[in-house]
Amino acid sequence: MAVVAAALRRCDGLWLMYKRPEGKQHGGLWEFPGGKVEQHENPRSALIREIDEELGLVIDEATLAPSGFAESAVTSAAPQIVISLYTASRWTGSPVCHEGGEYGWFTPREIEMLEKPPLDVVLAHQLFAELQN
Ligand SMILES: Nc1nc2c([nH]c(=O)n2[C@@H]2O[C@H](COP(=O)(O)OP(=O)(O)OP(=O)(O)O)[C@@H](O)[C@H]2O)c(=O)[nH]1
Repeated sequence: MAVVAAALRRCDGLWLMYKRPEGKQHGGLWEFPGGKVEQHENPRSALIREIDEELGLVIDEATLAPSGFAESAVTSAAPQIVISLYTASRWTGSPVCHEGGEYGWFTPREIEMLEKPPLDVVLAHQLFAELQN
């Protein structure tokens, strides 16, 4: 399953993380917001749709840049997923959690400390390591 996620960077340098609603897979954990790419959809438009549905933000597609990739372990019993992470620096609207859950703005150091699904640990590491270079 192909999943796309966004690392939204505010101009003050903080990043948005989304806490999944309880009851969903990985409920209560903090992730980069996004969701599954539907059939016949390209990854960038899937990401723009998901962020609008989930948070009511319309990302400026021109600012999307690929910045991370993670895949589930082949040995995992859970459905296999591949996540592509894109950074985004411009959007319209203010976040509202339309599908439950909550959001927050964090420093990279704070994101490191949040409880996250395993693939987000990898994505956060790639994102912030890349930014330091
Ligand atoms: N969106 C998102 N999903 C992630 C991340 N990391 C991670 O393991 N996942 C997993 O990837 C899958 C994507 O599911 P989702 O629930 O966000 O997607 P969706 O909105 O299209 O699903 P739904 O419409 O069935 O609720 C879930 O199993 C989720 O736990 C992440 O950073 N962002």
